[in-house]
Amino acid sequence: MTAPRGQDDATGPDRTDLLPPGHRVGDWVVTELIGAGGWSTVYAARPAEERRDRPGRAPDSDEVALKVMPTAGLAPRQARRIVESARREVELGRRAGHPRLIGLRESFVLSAPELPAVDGAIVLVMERAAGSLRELLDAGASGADRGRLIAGICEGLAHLHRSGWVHADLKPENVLLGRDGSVKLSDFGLATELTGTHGYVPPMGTLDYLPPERWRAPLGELGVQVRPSADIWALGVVIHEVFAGGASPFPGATPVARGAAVQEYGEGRAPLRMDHAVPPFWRALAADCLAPTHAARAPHTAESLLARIAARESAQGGTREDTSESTRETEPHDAGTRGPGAHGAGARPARGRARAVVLAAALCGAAGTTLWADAVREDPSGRAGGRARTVEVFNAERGCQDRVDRDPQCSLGLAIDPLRPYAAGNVVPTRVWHGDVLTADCRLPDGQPVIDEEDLQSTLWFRVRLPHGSPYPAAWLPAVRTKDRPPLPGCPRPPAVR
Ligand SMILES: Nc1ncnc2c1ncn2[C@@H]1O[C@H](COP(=O)(O)OP(=O)(O)OP(=O)(O)O)[C@@H](O)[C@H]1O
Repeated sequence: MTAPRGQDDATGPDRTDLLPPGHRVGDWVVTELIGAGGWSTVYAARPAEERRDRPGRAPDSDEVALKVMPTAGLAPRQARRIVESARREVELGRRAGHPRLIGLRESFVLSAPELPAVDGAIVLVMERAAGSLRELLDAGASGADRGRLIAGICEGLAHLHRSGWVHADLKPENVLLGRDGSVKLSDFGLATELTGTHGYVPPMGTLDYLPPERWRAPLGELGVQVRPSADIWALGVVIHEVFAGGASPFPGATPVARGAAVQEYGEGRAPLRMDHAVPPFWRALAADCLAPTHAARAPHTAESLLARIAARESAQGGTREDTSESTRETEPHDAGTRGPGAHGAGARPARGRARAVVLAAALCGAAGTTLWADAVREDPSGRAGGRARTVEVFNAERGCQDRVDRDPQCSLGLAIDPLRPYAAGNVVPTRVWHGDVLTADCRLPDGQPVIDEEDLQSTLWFRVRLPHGSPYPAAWLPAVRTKDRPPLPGCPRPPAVR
């Protein structure tokens, strides 16, 4: 959750020493402080011994992030705001889990009478990320596969929008990065479910990422109206920042000054100026995201942007991002751009540098586990013609559709051989869950018939890529396990496996 509208980004009171390492919080033990936002402090934690040993539990020896949102000592209105923010996070985590969204494991109210400052705080237990896009940008992000990062953000937004939600606070701080470099959108404290074409959010948001219409939006009883196009605007700012050393496309020394520049542009009194460092393809994409009105932005959905990125990757035959193009071309909408690499008034000071350098290194060689780009680049057969697509896993068991905890009971298997019965001896060790997005590179129409729990039968299979390090480079998803039917080339018939 972020600063009240009309103020600079809030940093909040210093709460960094609230929970020392070793402190027990529910079933978790704090290991270190990760960072603090306006209303919350985030700690790394590991499961307490007895949680690890609990019979029948999924193994969760891995670290989690605890987002602690204290309510003690706040005015009733502020406390209500925290509770509302936590409610939005939990609701979204419960209903719209996805590999491109940070996973929420549980939430509880902390009872800590010995620590009055956090007694009664709301705690969200989340999947722990390795760092954030903000840290990566602060470290320079050179060498990171920036196109893949942006595709990951688009995937997360496309899923949110498809599910009827608006994030409403997209910014590099809220784009987290897994250890494998995968993108995970986070911080759903302002996320809102659409009712019709709009959702409603409290009059808050991070000034640098608010579209022109938000500066004039009336505050109604339910809050301020937002639409998915607000996330697309924020995405445009983020794309610019990713390629322009963290600089905003809007000039100004403070968020308020940059907000004034956004309004000038929105009213047609100033052109859009982009840094020369932004390569032409990404410049065009960012310009569409930054169309000045909702109406002009609306055609540029996250889905359509993702398709443009995929088409470009295909056309390039899966070559790595060519950052050298960044200084070559000038586009009509960038007359008056800043010089190459100039960070301009919109640049931010570097912070969190050491952690970010590690992250950048991880990203350079990283293999995101489910991004489409990997398959385009790595199709071993070369037969996909670079036309990899994603398929979202569908589990017909309703009890599994709302779960985000990756319970083994709700996992689904991928076949080794689509021509053999889909049974225990014919599945790879990698499991998948409802909502996972897999990269598919071809389809086999006449494999082994599979019938799902709702008696749907199909002989169609998709060949999907598996993460690096998996014993099998690819496996097979039966079509009854996805609702997607991407236009893919036919697979060569796999050789019989004995
Ligand atoms: N699940 C997570 N794993 C690792 N780091 C996280 C996680 N969630 C948040 N963080 C980091 O913790 C810090 C604080 O996050 P928090 O969401 O409280 O505030 P913020 O997003 O920085 O600010 P705001 O108050 O504007 O939302 C940030 O640096 C963020 O990148």
